[in-house]
Amino acid sequence: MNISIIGLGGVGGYFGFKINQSNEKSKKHHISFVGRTETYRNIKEKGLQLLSSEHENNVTIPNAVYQNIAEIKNPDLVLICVKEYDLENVCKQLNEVITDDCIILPMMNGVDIYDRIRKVLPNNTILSSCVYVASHIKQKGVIEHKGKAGKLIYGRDPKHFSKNVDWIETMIKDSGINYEFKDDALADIWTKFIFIASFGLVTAKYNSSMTAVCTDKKQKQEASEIMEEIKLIAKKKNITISENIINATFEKAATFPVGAPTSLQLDINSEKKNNELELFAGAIIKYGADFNVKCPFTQKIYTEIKTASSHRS
Ligand SMILES: NC(=O)C1=CN([C@@H]2O[C@H](COP(=O)(O)OP(=O)(O)OC[C@H]3O[C@@H](n4cnc5c(N)ncnc54)[C@H](OP(=O)(O)O)[C@@H]3O)[C@@H](O)[C@H]2O)C=CC1
Ligand SMILES: CC(C)(CO)C(=O)C(=O)O
Repeated sequence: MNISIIGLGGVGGYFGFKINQSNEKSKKHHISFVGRTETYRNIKEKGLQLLSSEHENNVTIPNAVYQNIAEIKNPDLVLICVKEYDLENVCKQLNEVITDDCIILPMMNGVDIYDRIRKVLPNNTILSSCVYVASHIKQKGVIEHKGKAGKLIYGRDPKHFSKNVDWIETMIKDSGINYEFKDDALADIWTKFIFIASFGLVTAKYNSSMTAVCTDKKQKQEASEIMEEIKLIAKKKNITISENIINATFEKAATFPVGAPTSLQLDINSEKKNNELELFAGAIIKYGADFNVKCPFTQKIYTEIKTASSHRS
């Protein structure tokens, strides 16, 4: 099969590394990486590097490295591993090179990813997912992973429920990725959203860490208030979320390495041009308005982060 991985950052670099390194041995598939500018140049020259205690050999070389999505040929599967602000651009470019048979597996945070891809790619099978992994770009083409093994939870597309995706599960399993495949992954995606939206926003506001949100009384309170608001929205959308979700989320966060950051915090506090504030706070506020759920705590932190960012720039 032809598999393309678009975006070799924290997530694409971690999961893409595993898929490609196992395929280097089995040679079952043709795998291409699509990276921009410096990422493209570095991977083309030296391969993709993953600094992780999980791999002794920390370099992997794909069958092809492309600089542009337009260069991908007849893909059977595309992994989209970009930040949300690049999603529509990627999908529009993909629309030019894929057929309706191509399967899309987005590996991103957020609860509106399926709908956003669906708008641009009306006929493709989209396997919604969520991922847990502490991995970030150290240098372009070099990814650093810390803590426990990353995890992927993905599910069938309700619009193409019977599509044969067995070969994708075999590929993921063969890669040694910790994964779960479900008929419906929606509740898992919302569970992850409750975690990352609350922890992302609070760590971004205080430039703190997941550990600080678990231990500092004020930060813990703010994260809990955001989680309560998302819980109410999930209920209105008939998503089955565990009643114990807030405690369970703090327990999950405590399993990350001491001092671990969130991707939103890193992006906001390094003053990157773009960040995923809209994916988290923007989406909660929008769903709140749509479903008549008041979200004053999310609104407050959204304004605080925006104001602080505008003062910095
Ligand atoms: N990192 C983490 O620990 C986790 C992140 N997530 C989520 O996963 C998603 C991906 O995050 P993450 O991997 O951290 O993001 P990164 O910013 O680390 O990586 C995204 C990569 O995509 C590249 N990219 C964007 N557009 C294109 C394009 N058109 N062609 C080729 N490459 C492109 C970017 O290139 P360039 O470098 O040139 O900008 C960048 O290297 C996000 O939604 C995030 O919230 C989920 C769990 C954990
Ligand atoms: C908190 C974490 C690392 C969990 O996977 C994450 O999703 C992010 O930083 O975006």
